[in-house]
Amino acid sequence: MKISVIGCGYLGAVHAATLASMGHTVVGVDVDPGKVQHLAGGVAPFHEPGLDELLRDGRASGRLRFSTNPADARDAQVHFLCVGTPQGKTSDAADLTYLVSATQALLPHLAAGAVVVGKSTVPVGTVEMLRGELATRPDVLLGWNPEFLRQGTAVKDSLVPDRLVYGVEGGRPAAFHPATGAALGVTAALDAVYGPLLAAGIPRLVCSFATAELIKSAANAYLATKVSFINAVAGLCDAAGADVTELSEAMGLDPRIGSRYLHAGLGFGGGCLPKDIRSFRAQAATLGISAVEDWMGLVDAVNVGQRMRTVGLAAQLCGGSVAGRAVTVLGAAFKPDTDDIRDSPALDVADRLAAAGAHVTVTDPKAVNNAWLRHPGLRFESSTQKALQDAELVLLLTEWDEYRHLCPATAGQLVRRRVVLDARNVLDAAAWQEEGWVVRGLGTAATSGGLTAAAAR
Ligand SMILES: NC(=O)C1=CN([C@@H]2O[C@H](COP(=O)(O)OP(=O)(O)OC[C@H]3O[C@@H](n4cnc5c(N)ncnc54)[C@H](O)[C@@H]3O)[C@@H](O)[C@H]2O)C=CC1
Ligand SMILES: O=C(O)[C@H]1O[C@H](OP(=O)(O)OP(=O)(O)OC[C@H]2O[C@@H](n3ccc(=O)[nH]c3=O)[C@H](O)[C@@H]2O)[C@H](O)[C@@H](O)[C@@H]1O
Repeated sequence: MKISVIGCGYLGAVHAATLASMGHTVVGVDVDPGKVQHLAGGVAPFHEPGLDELLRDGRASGRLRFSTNPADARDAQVHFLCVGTPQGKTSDAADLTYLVSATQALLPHLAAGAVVVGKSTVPVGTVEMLRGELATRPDVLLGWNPEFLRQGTAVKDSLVPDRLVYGVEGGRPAAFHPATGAALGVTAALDAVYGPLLAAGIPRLVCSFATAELIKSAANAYLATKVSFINAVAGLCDAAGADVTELSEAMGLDPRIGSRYLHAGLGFGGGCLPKDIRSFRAQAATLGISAVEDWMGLVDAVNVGQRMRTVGLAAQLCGGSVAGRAVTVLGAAFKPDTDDIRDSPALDVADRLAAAGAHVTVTDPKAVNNAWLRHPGLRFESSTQKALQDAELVLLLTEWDEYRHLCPATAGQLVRRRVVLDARNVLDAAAWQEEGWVVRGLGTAATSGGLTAAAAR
């Protein structure tokens, strides 16, 4: 099939490349000429494992190209809208202006009977609003196909998703022929797009626009809830002298609970969960559902609280204040295996420590270039060894494998004080303590110890 992907960021670039790998002919359109140049050259403009290979394959096969001109999408039968829906500047609600302008730019180039399908994460009611934008083209079909991929595993998540969700006009009853059961309209078009995935047994759920919009928001809200729940319990563990890592392991072995998104620490960040729970909160407020509104407010507050708590613990480990202290931060990306620094908890903490007078050095395997542009008050170092040199306090804030497997003896030779705040609870505390380190986690008070001694140094 001929397909266009409008918006080629973390979501759209991966979507375009994986569709081409399934045999479709794909054009990716983006307003950012630099991004398009990279992608057209077969190089991902951001770090995403496996994407470069797919881009190169797509280029070599001639099935994948990129452009800044929406007119280049005119031959496509299906258009996927993948532009950003960031948090608005003055409220919690999502900013839909990119979606509206992308739709308007595409409108004059739509072929007769084309299918326009949104993948961006949007508040409930957005598809109805976009239908108004397409009012002059009753022949054009509209659908919503929310995306659930995670950065860092985006290629695999796209090729082997847990499920496909199609939001269609009239919902499930309108999606299939009443007599034959054959898929109709948008459902048939998306079945053709995702043929190889459906043949591999990936479940496909067809529902109304409103349900599709809410499925995506609710899924992210639930993941965020799980993380904030365990982080709230981590606070309880600290107060009670219990260990949240052991608690979480035991809870997670119950299949009704499951261990994923139950890892306590610095909390969630990134371009999605934080803005999506705020958008969900704003939607609930508009619809007058105070339970969801209050719930999301609490999930957000617990999450932001973990950052404050980390800053407070850093001060405690420095005897009450970080002012004048050399602090090394391991990690700048919002999570490992990405160079994305959008709402990065690590950089938020680093900024706060710098504002409190610490001399902060930040290192990261992939995100240093992105980070130094936006955080001029911090010092960046790409070598872990150089970053650790003469540190008085080390903070592990993004759990890259490289940091999980740091040798405590080697690191100990580099620093001035052997004190580490493991805000992702991933280090083998006993191994580090054996090398003379004071180790502090979040919610792991029972295994830390040595705090008073650390503060005194
Ligand atoms: N990043 C992720 O892992 C996932 C993101 N999503 C959702 O997908 C959407 C996009 O997210 P990201 O890819 O992370 O954002 P992004 O900011 O990386 O990419 C958005 C792209 O859209 C482009 N753009 C803006 N206006 C345009 C226009 N009029 N025409 C063409 N291109 C235009 C921008 O230049 C940018 O490259 C958001 O709604 C997000 O919530 C959903 C699932 C996963
Ligand atoms: O809508 C989106 O954009 C995407 O948002 C998340 O994906 P992503 O933001 O890439 O990252 P996750 O792996 O979900 O991690 C999010 C944050 O939660 C944190 N986290 C995750 C799990 C955990 O146990 N504890 C924890 O603190 C991570 O460090 C990270 O900062 C969802 O997992 C995807 O399904 C969704 O498609």
